[in-house]
Amino acid sequence: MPQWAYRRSHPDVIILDPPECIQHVRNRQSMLQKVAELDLQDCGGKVDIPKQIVVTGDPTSFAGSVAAAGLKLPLVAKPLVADGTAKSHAMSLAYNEICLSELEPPLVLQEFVNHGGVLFKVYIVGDANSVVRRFSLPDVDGCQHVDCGMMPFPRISSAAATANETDFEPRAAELPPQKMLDRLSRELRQKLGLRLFNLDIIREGGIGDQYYVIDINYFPGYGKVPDYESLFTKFFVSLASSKGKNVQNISTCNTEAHATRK
Ligand SMILES: Nc1ncnc2c1ncn2[C@@H]1O[C@H](COP(=O)(O)OP(=O)(O)OP(=O)(O)O)[C@@H](O)[C@H]1O
Ligand SMILES: [Mg+2]
Repeated sequence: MPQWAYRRSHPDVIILDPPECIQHVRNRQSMLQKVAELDLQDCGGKVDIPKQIVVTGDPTSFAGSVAAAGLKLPLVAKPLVADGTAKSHAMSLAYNEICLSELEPPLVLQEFVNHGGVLFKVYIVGDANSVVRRFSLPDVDGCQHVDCGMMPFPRISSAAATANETDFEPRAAELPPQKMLDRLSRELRQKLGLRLFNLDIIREGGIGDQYYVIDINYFPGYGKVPDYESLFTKFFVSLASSKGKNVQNISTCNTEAHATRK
């Protein structure tokens, strides 16, 4: 059933995020386009995306495409489609041009940005956001690894989800400015037309004010966010209010139902 028809026949149902907007972040090229269009000023940090190209077709032509686009090695090779399957998370680091012909397209080839081995995951729930740190890939020295060719790497951010906070290098672990995260979250929420998503952000060199968004995921695992219960409670209450329902009545009803059950 088309969305307009569903909306018309179910006027009381709140559609949290439209399917076509979700579709937009399942492609690693289109997901970052709106970030590249942003111009955040006076918020304590600059936000961009790493330089990247999409490659399809004959892998022997990839080295030429990389040179033509002026991309610097090493490159992170990411499957173009990010649909939650294991295959869509199979990533590699390419240290030289020759190994690019081993890759299986369609892919995004993205410049690797040294970032002090710390990744920030910003979870967005409606108007609110919450940030957590994760271990990430360590910095690389281009010349040192040039003979390595292609290096597949595991899903490091989830593998390191349980890492001890004290293991982070203190300077690289310093959280991005909250003002920047608020502005970024607000603008992307509007531009993407989504309310429930997260951003993976890295800080160039681990210090300073240049940040890169490297990934956007729809409806991520919110269980890893320390205060997710309160974030979601506020979100649901705001949805109910904006739908014109009387939140006071809902909570009174629930209390009464609860009391009756007792
Ligand atoms: N351009 C980059 N520069 C430096 N490191 C990167 C870059 N892109 C990705 N990484 C590293 O690779 C990891 C996986 O990349 P990305 O988040 O794009 O893929 P993913 O499969 O969607 O991962 P996840 O599901 O864990 O979020 C990142 O968490 C980060 O450690
Ligand atoms: Mg990611």
